[in-house]
Amino acid sequence: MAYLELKNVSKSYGTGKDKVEVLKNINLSVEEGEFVAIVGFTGSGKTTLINLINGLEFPDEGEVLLQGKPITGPGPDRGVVFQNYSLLPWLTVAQNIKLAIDEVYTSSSKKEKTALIKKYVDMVHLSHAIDKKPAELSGGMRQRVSVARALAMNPKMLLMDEPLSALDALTRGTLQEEIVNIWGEDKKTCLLITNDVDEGVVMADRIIPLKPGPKAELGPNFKVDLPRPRVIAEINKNETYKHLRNEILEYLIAVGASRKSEKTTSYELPDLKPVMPGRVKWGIQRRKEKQQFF
Ligand SMILES: Nc1ncnc2c1ncn2[C@@H]1O[C@H](COP(=O)(O)OP(=O)(O)OP(=O)(O)O)[C@@H](O)[C@H]1O
Repeated sequence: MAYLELKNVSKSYGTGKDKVEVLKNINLSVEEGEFVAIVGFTGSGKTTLINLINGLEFPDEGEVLLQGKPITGPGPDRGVVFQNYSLLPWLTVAQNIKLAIDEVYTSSSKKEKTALIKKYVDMVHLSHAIDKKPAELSGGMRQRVSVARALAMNPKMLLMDEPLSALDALTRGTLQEEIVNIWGEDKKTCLLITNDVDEGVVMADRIIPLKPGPKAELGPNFKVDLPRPRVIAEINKNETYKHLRNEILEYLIAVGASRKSEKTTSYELPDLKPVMPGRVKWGIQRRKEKQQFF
């Protein structure tokens, strides 16, 4: 049985003429311990997909199953790392992480909780900043706290919604490596949402493109057959890597272009009524009226 399964999932927002059909017929299966990356276009529904798995949203059609059971809401079995860190600004690094620990380790002593905080702060190399508040940290450091907080709940699955997109290339590379190391050591199941093909190739076992919306669907699976650890500086010269990233990029460009051409060629026609023979006269008459008027 797959660890996570989405079966024919469709999701829309709004009703009537304001209805936006975001996802259509999504089928996804993630095995336990697997690292899957969903690569998609801006606004295609990536966050919606993560929210369906996190239990913040529910499908209109289809099912989202975790270990065979429908997801009924958020739970400590799924840790989420958001794009915008979402830390509480008035709390220190340790206190932000403690919130997650309090949630899960309800019967642990104060001493045990302090040890857990230290463990996760060390894991993301932030021991020197443990008593600092978010405003005193750089973007990369804040994102590290966010990763530590998600890990502190000891979730079986880590859901990451473009966690590194706001960071500079260097910090991004370091954090990519750290997340992959943690995934390797802790044997979590990981789902990464990204708009960066290279990030997906460096981190994941499998990449699945999300086609542009509305009614976005998942594309084919691209298996990443590259040995780990994957060091960016070395991998750049690897022929398999170059071939794979180009294949995915070409696929994304092709689906992007075909969606664009669909948009430009499909005109929404006004609600025209057929012209009956008698009404032609009305047209002529009206032109005359106009001439007289101007
Ligand atoms: N709660 C909501 N109510 C109405 N529409 C929504 C809601 N959430 C998302 N949408 C719409 O659904 C579509 C997909 O949004 P979503 O945030 O899932 O995409 P995304 O791929 O994560 O976007 P981005 O790349 O910009 O982060 C967008 O058109 C968005 O405006």
